[in-house]
Amino acid sequence: MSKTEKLTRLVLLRHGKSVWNKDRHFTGWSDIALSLQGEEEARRAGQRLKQAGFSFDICFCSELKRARDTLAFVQSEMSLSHLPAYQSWRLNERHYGALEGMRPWAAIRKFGIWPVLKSQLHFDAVPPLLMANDPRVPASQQRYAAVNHAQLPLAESMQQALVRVQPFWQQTILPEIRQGKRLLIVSHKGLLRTLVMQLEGLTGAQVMRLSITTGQPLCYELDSSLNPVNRYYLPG
Ligand SMILES: O=C(O)[C@@H](CO)OP(=O)(O)O
Repeated sequence: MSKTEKLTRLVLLRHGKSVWNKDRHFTGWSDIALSLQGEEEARRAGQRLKQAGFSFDICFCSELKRARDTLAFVQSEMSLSHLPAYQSWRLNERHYGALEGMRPWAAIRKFGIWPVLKSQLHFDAVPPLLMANDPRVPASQQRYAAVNHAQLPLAESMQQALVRVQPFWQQTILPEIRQGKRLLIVSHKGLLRTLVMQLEGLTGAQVMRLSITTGQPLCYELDSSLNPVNRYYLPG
C-alpha cells in the first residue's frame, strides 16, 4: 500500500441482543425482536460510530427484524435515517433448521449430542432439517415469495450460508466498496463470520472459532484491492 492510498471503511455489525439470544435459543431465520438490552446496544452502537466520526453512504441488513430494527436505531442515532437501507434474505442468519426455537439442552435431548454439537463445531455440518410441512419452512412464507424456492434452505451448514451470501457479496456489496462507498452491514453472528472469512481469507476451522459480539461495530479499513489494512472493534 502506498502512503497516499485512500482506505475505504466498512463496518459490520451484529444486531443488538434479541429476546432469544437472552434466553439462549437457536434463532436462525426465526423472526425474533430485540430485547430491551438489544435496543440499548443498537442505540449505543450508533452513538459510538457517530462519536468516532463514522458516516455511511449505503446500509445493508438482513430481512430479519432484529437486524432491521438495529439498523434503524443506528441510523437514527447517527442522523442518517434518510439513507437507503437495503434488505436481503441473503444476509439472513444461517438457518438452524429443526433446532430453531430450542435451547441447547432441549435440542440435545431431542436430536442427540453429536448432531447438535457437530453443527456448532464443523464448517460443513448441517443441523437437523425442518420437515417440508413445517410452517417455518422459508419457501412456505409469503415474505420469501419472490425468491426461487430451490434456493431457500431447510437448514444450513456454515458452508452453505457462505455459498448463499457469496452472489450478494460479490455482485452487490463489493462493487459499492470498489467505488469508495462507505458501507454499514447489519447482520448476524454466523453470516458475519462468513463475510469476515472472505475479507480475511480464513479457513472453515478458523471461522467456527470466531466470536462476534452483539452491538459491537467491527470496523475494517480496506485498500484499493479490498485487502483489510486495519480491523478493530470500536471501543465502548
Ligand atoms: O441465530 C442464532 O441463534 C444466533 C447465533 O447464530 O444468531 P444471531 O446473530 O442472529 O443472534
